[in-house]
Amino acid sequence: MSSASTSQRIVPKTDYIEEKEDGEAYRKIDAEISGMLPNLPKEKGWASEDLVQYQGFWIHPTFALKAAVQLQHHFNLFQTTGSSTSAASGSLPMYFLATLPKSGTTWLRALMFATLNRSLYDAASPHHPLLTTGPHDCFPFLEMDNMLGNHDHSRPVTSLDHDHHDDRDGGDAMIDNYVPPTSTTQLFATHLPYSLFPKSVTTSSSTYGVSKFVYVCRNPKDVFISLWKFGSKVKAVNTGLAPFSLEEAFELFCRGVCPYGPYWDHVLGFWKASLEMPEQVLFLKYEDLRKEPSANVKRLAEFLGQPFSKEEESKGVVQQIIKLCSFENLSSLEINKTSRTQQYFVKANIVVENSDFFRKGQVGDWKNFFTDDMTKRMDQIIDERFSGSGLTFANP
Ligand SMILES: Nc1ncnc2c1ncn2[C@@H]1O[C@H](COP(=O)(O)OS(=O)(=O)O)[C@@H](OP(=O)(O)O)[C@H]1O
Repeated sequence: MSSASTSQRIVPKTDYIEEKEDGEAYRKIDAEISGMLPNLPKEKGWASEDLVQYQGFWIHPTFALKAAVQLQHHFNLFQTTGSSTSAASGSLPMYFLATLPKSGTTWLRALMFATLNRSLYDAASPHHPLLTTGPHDCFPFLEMDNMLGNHDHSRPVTSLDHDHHDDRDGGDAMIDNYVPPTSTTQLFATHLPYSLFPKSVTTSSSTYGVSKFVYVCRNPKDVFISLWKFGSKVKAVNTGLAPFSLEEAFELFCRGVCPYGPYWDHVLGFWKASLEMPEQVLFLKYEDLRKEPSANVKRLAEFLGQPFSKEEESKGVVQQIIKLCSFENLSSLEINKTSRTQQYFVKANIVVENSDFFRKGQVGDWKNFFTDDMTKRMDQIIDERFSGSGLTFANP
């Protein structure tokens, strides 16, 4: 795949609605959004031109707002029959990987895909799909794929110029892109906050089966630096606008203005839900995964209903998955070093290289950027926002 020049100005596509089968319903959502947009508070974006505030959260005015409205008021547009190739299945439970951007999405995409598909793809196999597919192409991104009509499971991965092998039958079968993790679940990644999900998704009595959320939380200082670094590059490439200075970005972050922020409201929404419904919301921390990957990957597998058997553990399957999905391994793969394959961004004409999802992958990189004043201010915010919640951040 070719990479776009960094000086190129890219204009995101806005004609998503026309691409859907149910044009009328989607035009209705479009009209709804056009009506509400002028009244929504607006701020400068980190990776895009603007962010708008919708129900307390700062989101992208095009795709994230559409997804939120669609999810809340037109949930039937997400549903299809079990055999359909569209967004979600009416009868199958939905599993969501939920994160604030820069909290470990890429890592967990890989871990969830490898864990849920381990009976199909041996994590130690030289043909494992993750060796030739970027983690962001393993399963759909709720906000953008739904808008873009990307759920064509019949489209083989060859369209991205790389092959996959199904280890079950000798290694020749191509797998479809965006493979559902099993035939009994639908898997989506999302950055939308918990409060924007309707009860029909979050309650276990839903006719669509039990939805589960895996949430990954990362300490706010590292999220901030990671976001600032990523946003600076992506904003310049896609809008031609100057990126934020560190100071400007910090002010916005502290005011809660960042993609899908405020940080604390996003984190606390999922934290509280995980305390109330631990069987439906698994709350993981990036730092814990770094420190104790094995224990946390086992928790993940158990939560997803596919615990590792004693035999698997003794064969080292957990360790194989951890190694496959490690920063060191994924970031060194050709597909993640030189390609731009996230289908949702490619289709929307937004330039993000696969390598942009891999920077340092460390805990505590913030120390290389924060002044003493910044540390003090962020610590104070953490104290104010999280005291009494029971959620703590290791001081990395
Ligand atoms: N496999 C693996 N293991 C550990 N850490 C990893 C991994 N893959 C990506 N990263 C680091 O995660 C940061 C990117 O965050 P996200 O993946 O959430 O970004 S995004 O929301 O999908 O845009 C970004 O963190 P920083 O390095 O601090 O910027 C990535 O380097």
